[in-house]
Amino acid sequence: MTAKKRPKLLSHGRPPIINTKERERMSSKQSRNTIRTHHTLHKQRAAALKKGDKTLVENIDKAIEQNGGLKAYQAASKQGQSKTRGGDSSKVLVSWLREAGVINSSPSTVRERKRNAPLRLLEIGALSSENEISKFPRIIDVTRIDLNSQGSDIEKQDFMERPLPSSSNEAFDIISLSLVLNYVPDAAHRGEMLKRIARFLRESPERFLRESPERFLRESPESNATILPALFLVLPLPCVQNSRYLDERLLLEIMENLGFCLTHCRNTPKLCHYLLQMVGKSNRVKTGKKMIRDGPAMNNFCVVVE
Ligand SMILES: C[S@@+](CC[C@H](N)C(=O)[O-])C[C@H]1O[C@@H](n2cnc3c(N)ncnc32)[C@H](O)[C@@H]1O
Repeated sequence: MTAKKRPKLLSHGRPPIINTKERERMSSKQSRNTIRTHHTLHKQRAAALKKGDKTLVENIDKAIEQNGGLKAYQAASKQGQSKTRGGDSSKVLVSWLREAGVINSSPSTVRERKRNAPLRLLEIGALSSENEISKFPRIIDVTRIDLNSQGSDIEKQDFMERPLPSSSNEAFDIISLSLVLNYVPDAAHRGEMLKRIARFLRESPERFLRESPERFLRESPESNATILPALFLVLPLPCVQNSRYLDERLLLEIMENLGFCLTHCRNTPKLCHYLLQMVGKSNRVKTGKKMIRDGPAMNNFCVVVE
């Protein structure tokens, strides 16, 4: 008799383990459990909140704390970024920016002070300021935010409460949303997050070519920058490959409705990465929750745009 294939879980959105030492395997199992429990409790909390069940919300809050809270979740997520576990997802973004000629220099080995870089990137859900995308301070000025800051260069902020840019100087050329959308427990809130992203992106960086061509060309001489402004979106693979309510076609349709067009995509065994250029405005088409396929081991990940 053949063993039943285990279902893919959303919390499996992590690069594969390279180091096979028993100790590493144990800690990876623990971190997966912490991530999975945190996600499950947050989904239950969102449902209880919707029902207005205050007592249940309080009990779930206690359970979240007992699981170590956001701090333990971030520590577990950070393990997934370590070199022994496959590295950080921003490496994929850097490789695409290289391909497009936006980045053309080697990564900085020393930590440089913030420079007057031509491009601005907002990293939502930042766990570290030492990931790959942070190594090009002459070209990309990275602003990092997270619900719980783990360093002085990461601002503690909920993206959904970040004030809208008041000028294009405050807007961004790239927004990184890596393993954050799946953190949001409510499908309609995920849609709101994607809608809000567009309001933080500034028009084409060609503006820089007009305003300061020498500097832009000096820092990035080959650049055509035609893939910007863009959203770098990373999700656990099961969100699009194993959900009853979402597949890649629907995700890209939602993004198109919001004014984005896919320029790059790459799947690794556990993650899917997308680079989506903002090419226009939202057409205001709504997307509800609709079952598109079914199976016993499928998850219910969904994005609703209202
Ligand atoms: C799984 S971690 C992902 C970290 C990292 N980006 C990566 O790719 O490994 C998700 C992070 O997103 C943060 N986060 C979730 N919703 C957020 C929001 N609305 N605003 C800012 N940060 C958020 C959480 O606090 C958490 O640290």
